[in-house]
Amino acid sequence: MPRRIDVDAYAAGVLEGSRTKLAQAITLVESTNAAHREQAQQLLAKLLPRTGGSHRVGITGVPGVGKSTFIEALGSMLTEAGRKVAVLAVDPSSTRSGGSILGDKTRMGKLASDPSAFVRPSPSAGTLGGVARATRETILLMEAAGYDVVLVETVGVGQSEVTVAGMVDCFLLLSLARTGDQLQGIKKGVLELADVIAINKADGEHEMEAKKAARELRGALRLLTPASPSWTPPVLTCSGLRSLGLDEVWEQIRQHHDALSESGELAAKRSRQQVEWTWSMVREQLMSELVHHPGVRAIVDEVETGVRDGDLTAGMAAGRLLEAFRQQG
Ligand SMILES: Nc1nc2c(ncn2[C@@H]2O[C@H](COP(=O)(O)OP(=O)(O)OP(=O)(O)O)[C@@H](O)[C@H]2O)c(=O)[nH]1
Repeated sequence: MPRRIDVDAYAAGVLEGSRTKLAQAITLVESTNAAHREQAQQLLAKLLPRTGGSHRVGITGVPGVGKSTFIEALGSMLTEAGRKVAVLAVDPSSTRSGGSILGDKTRMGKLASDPSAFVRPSPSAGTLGGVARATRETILLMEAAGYDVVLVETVGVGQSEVTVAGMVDCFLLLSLARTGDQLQGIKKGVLELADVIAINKADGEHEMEAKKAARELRGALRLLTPASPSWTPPVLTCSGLRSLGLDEVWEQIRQHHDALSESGELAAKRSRQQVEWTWSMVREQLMSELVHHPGVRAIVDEVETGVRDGDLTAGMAAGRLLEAFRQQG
């Protein structure tokens, strides 16, 4: 039986900016236990009027592009300018357990010990849907706790970029100096999600190469239709390691925010995300009920074998499973 939680005390602690209560509240929203889920919803309902006030920024890039270094440098620049910065991660393949925040502490040591920042690793391995739900709810907790910049990092593989793009206001793509044919290496789908693009590691001997790559990428981007009528994604160069160009990257993120706010697109984007989130939770919940339904469990092996052996079409098999689900368990 899970421990009973004092939702009012959690809400008060989060609003006061207590780091301990915030960490406990995040653990609560990450829980998949049914009683915890209900308490988490009560907590979020109480905090809802105090949410929505941050710049929600997604950051992606292939492993090795320098995301940790970049986030640490950008985050520190922002806290020095008086902002409160939260860093979250979406990594459904993560083997980091809830307790091993250490993994990220060492990755972003400076930021993790900054009193104006809060670094939280990805919820430990789970379905992308589950990790996404916890992350969306954590964004709300961070906002209620007064963080006015929320950086959501994705691992840059699989579906996680699309998921993160669906929960932020601005999506930043970090890339490496790639020219000509190598540009093909950037997944077109990811390029289409990006609101701001920065060629990272533009320092030392790589600087000119990065500038050239940025020019080529600008050319390539002209072939894509921008996602917003009021914004054309800029291509910048920066260096997380040497803290070069980070102010310009942030300036573009801010300008994107302003442009979308003024045109009304930001409000529309956030409401659309809310509706999409609602349906994704319905899908998750329905799937979870379906796979645990006793009638479904009783026939699932046989049905799968039937499909594998070619005795059942996929359509017939799906019909059998859904029929079993509709029978009262
Ligand atoms: N020259 C240069 N090297 C950098 C820069 N940023 C990061 N690096 C180096 O690139 C390597 C990867 O950096 P990380 O920040 O750990 O990269 P990451 O993308 O977070 O990597 P994962 O955590 O594995 O996804 C490290 O050896 C860094 O020192 C930069 O701006 N310039």
